[in-house]
Amino acid sequence: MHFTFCIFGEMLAQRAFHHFLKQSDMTRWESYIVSARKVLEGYDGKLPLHHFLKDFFKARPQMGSRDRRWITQLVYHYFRLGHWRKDSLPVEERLLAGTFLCEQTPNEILALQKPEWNEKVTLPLPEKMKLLGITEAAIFPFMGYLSAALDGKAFVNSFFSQPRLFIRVRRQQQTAVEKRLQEKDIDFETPAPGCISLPNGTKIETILPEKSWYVVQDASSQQTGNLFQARAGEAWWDACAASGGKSILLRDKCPEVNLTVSDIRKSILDNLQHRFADARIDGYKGYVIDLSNPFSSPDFKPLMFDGIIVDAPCTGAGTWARSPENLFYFSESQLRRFEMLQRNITTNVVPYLKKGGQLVYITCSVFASENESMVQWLEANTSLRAQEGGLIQGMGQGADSMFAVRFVKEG
Ligand SMILES: C[S@@+](CC[C@H](N)C(=O)[O-])C[C@H]1O[C@@H](n2cnc3c(N)ncnc32)[C@H](O)[C@@H]1O
Repeated sequence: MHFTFCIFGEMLAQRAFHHFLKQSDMTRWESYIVSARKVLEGYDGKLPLHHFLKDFFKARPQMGSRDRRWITQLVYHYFRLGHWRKDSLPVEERLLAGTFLCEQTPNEILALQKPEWNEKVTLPLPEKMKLLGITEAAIFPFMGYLSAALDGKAFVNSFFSQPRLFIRVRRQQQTAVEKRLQEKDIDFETPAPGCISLPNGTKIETILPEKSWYVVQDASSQQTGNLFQARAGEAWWDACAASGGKSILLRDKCPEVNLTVSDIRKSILDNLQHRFADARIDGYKGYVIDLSNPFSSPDFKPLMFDGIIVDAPCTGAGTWARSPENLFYFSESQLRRFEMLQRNITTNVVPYLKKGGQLVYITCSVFASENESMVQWLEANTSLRAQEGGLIQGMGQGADSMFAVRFVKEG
């Protein structure tokens, strides 16, 4: 009798415990969805999403790292669906559809909210899209604007996973860097000499404390450096330098190049100065210049350059797998705006290029108007003649896609 009571009591206790567990799980997952919704209600696409999320979590210190991770994932999943039923699908439904497409392993959130999807979460992406009735064209209704060489389907499919982290190893430290990565059991690949591909989210700054050994730079961005044909003693100008990624690459390829950098705001050049200090790059000149209009300044020297890099402001479409919020907020009107800016910036630097000098035009876009059509326009309207280069498709190796062409100024 006593035995039966014990068993029965234990069964009741167990049932109560499981009920409690289920309740608390429900609450936790539901609260993640509520928090993701709160992020989406406050976000308007103006700030990079990762900055907005940083501030959101800063204001909510009670959230642990697991909470932050899941809420972040959910919000990113939401944006990865791009323009598919953008204005008609309830937020919760979109969060779950995004989770189904982006996750590859069964997870608690789908188990609780959409168990029938959770069972199929391991299916390949095209099958999952078919199941939900989603097409590539619905996610990205701008296929007609893409560079002809781009594999549009692969491009859209790439939105559903976060690209990898790439570093470029500097100062002959390849062996030392690889040794550190092995010691920390990091699963890395070396797709090209000096280029290391790491799982996204790798805290590389804690693994490699010596900052001058490497720069974080996407594999496709590293590849643009193949077009910098600089020789010792030449004067080169990185006209849209930002934090100096291309300038560091140029100096690493040709340390004796005489370097000038410019960008539109002083704060950007301040940032570049810090990055150059970390990379031990010195002996350069920096100017704040708005290149959207013709400019002249008595201080700007040297007046003529052997090489100019125009890493132009652009839609950034080749990087949208990293920042899918930009895919979500993209509209065709941006194309015309960037096209005009790119034309103006490039034509305004050409007078500073020596005859026979080279100009490397770069974008991280995959739209023809910013890329191939821009090359045609520049050839028709300036003395620049395209020599080599084109689209760099990074999707196959979990990298960004870019476009880079080397021109020579006709003599
Ligand atoms: C694609 S980013 C350059 C990235 C950089 N070269 C690198 O490798 O890290 C484009 C840069 O162009 C600058 N820019 C935008 N409008 C400009 C203008 N009117 N004149 C000069 N620079 C401009 C932006 O501030 C931005 O830093």
